[in-house]
Amino acid sequence: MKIAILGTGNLGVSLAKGLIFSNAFTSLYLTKRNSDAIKDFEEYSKVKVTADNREAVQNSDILLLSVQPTQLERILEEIKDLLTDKHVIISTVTGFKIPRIEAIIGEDQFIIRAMPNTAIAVGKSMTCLCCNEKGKKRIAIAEAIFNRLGTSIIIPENKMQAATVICASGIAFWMRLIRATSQGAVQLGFDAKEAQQLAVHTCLGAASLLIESGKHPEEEIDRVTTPRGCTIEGLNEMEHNGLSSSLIKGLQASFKKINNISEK
Ligand SMILES: NC(=O)C1=CN([C@@H]2O[C@H](COP(=O)(O)OP(=O)(O)OC[C@H]3O[C@@H](n4cnc5c(N)ncnc54)[C@H](O)[C@@H]3O)[C@@H](O)[C@H]2O)C=CC1
Ligand SMILES: O=C(O)[C@@H]1CCC=N1
Repeated sequence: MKIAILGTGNLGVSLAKGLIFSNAFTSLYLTKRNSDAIKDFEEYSKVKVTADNREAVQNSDILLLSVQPTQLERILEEIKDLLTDKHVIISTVTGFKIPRIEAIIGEDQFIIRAMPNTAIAVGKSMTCLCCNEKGKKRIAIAEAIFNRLGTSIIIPENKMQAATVICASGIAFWMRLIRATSQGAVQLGFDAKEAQQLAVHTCLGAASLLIESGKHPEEEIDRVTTPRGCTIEGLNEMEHNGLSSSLIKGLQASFKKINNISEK
């Protein structure tokens, strides 16, 4: 696969790392206006760094667009005359809906929207995908790319905003929960390094149990909570202080914000 990432910022760099470490391309173009900032990627074979989006498009088949929402229209205008039937356009841009993309480059293009997260750098992204009518013929390519870099599901476009909150912003939310656990562990006597090790591996274990078994979290909680024991004591104290409620309210606030942003 000849892949280009147009707009190699925070997410684009994560995407590039994931693609490089999974050896998932025959050539990889990375573009950025200040391309010197990502020049180090040229140490990897088959990777070309440039500020020239048109050069990247002409030499690639899969175009991953990863710019800010306000920058997408300009970049689409810049490349639209170069688009041919070989190109698959995959946009990670938040809130920029398919009809708006079609209005710029035309309906007769393979257009896919992807909502990955920064864990794509380590091959563990949860990525949600949707596409336009024509894109249905190429969605399997997007699935192949993102399944190699984690897990993907196809969803209707009207759920992309919610997917952004849960999966993309979700990385930040889970980081805070892990940090809070580490802070608690330090207070209980572990040094900072040990505390983080305990927190991340317990988090990984909890997620892995559910992934492997497909069980509901409460079933696994039942296995841990000894009657009158310390686990239920801690859980109930957390709930009295609004753990679940605060998380759900945070997700709702984030969803409200994303809808406000994309209406503008
Ligand atoms: N950061 C994240 O975790 C996630 C971000 N997204 C979405 O992906 C998009 C990118 O996000 P970030 O990487 O965080 O933003 P960013 O601002 O870090 O990266 C955008 C990059 O595009 C470059 N750029 C802008 N105009 C350009 C042009 N005309 N030609 C070439 N490069 C150009 C900028 O220099 C910058 O490096 C956004 O729309 C964001 O909402 C989606 C999922 C997760
Ligand atoms: O915080 C944001 O608005 C963007 C969208 C998802 C991740 N970063």
